[in-house]
Amino acid sequence: MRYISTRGQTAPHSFSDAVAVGLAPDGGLFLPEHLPDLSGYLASWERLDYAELCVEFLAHFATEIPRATLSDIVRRSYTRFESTAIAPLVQLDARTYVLELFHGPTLAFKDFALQLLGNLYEHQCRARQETINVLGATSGDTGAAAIHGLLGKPGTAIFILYPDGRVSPLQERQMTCTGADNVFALAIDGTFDAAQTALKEIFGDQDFRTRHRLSAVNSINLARVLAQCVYYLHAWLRLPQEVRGEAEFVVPTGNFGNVFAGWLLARMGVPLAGFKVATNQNDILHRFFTTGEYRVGEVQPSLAPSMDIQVASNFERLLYYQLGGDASRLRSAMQQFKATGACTFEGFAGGAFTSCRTSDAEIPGIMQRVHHEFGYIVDPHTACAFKALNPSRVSVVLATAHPAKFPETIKAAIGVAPTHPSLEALKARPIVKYLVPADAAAIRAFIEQRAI
Ligand SMILES: Cc1ncc(COP(=O)(O)O)c(C=O)c1O
Ligand SMILES: N[C@@H](CCOP(=O)(O)O)C(=O)O
Repeated sequence: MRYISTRGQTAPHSFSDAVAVGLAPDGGLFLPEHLPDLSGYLASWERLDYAELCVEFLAHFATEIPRATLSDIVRRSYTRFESTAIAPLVQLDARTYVLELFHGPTLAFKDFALQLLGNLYEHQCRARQETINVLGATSGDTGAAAIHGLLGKPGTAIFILYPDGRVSPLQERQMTCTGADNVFALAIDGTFDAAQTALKEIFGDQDFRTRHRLSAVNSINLARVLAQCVYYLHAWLRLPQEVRGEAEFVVPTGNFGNVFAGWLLARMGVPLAGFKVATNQNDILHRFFTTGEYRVGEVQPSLAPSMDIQVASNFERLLYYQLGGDASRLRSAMQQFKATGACTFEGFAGGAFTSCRTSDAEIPGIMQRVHHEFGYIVDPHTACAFKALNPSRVSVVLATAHPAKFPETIKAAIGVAPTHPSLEALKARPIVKYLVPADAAAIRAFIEQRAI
């Protein structure tokens, strides 16, 4: 399998090369040259455990990695999850399921892909006898998960940009209290969008990225999206047969990587019936799915800070498919968006997607309702997905973070502050962070000095 860029100006890459660079050299995002049809495999995958299923799925994409090696990489990636089910599907009532994606080492859904990506990087460093410098931007969870995916891996250094003061205190501690000397948490004076823009500018400097063997760890890296497809597949296979055809996956959304993974899987012949894009008050995607206009606004800090995002990276991948794979139309649309901050796509909205928006004023009430109705505690991001479940169909709500990551918000809503031992342990450790302006040149200079 080869990988092409959404912008059409990069030669096709192998899986390993696409993973190694992350962002395509032409500024686009990698996608498989063609999507496999998985419909014929589903019956034989019914009884596989999570890691087995992941190997079967990824074998369609990581075609140049020997099967035994892939299997070893995948198995090791899911050994640090607290639940033996890895991604338990919890039934709350006849029409409501929760797919719990927060049992990994950093208690957020990002662990599913970033434990795997850490092991893929390690495999590549060893196979190519090279070091790698990993760069990512985070609104809280990706950074922690990426750092913990790479912790202790020789030949790697990791640089994570995060908006200072706009992630939860415990998320910050997960990134800054590791004590590892190959981890650099850069607190920037700006929003997540500013960090992501600076990151893309740095990746646009071909000389710099090649010289430092820089790899992108955000969901702009296709390996992230492919690894996230697996939990949709796993959940769909665990739903009762009679509801599989109607279940809507309800997904708290920011950078559009999570819900895009589900949608991509559906294009591979897995009959997922629909997706609800659940935003917080930073609602560019909700506005798009209801009006067809994709227009950037001011980021408003919210109670669900990891979704405080306006420009959603993976929207470009969706657009590529919606434009029939026409890279030149995609380039024009992206140029227009960059120049004007808006683009309209008549007739695109809808399809498999519905959407909802949840304001900060609504989040505590939703947490109270879910706690009262089901005795279930949700974090503020997952709360956005519980806003208005469709009563006429089965919903599978993706729970993207452990409630213990946001104890203050939850305590204020339901009077209980959830805890987790791994987070409690962090409170005694010193914070090591570097204050850097939200400026590509300053970040580049920082990396220049510390890259391995
Ligand atoms: C807890 C949590 N929920 C939801 C999201 C949104 O996921 P995505 O960016 O893949 O849309 C994020 C981060 O983006 C997150 O950290
Ligand atoms: N919410 C994310 C933002 C980055 O998203 P990614 O999936 O593209 O890495 C975070 O927690 O950092």
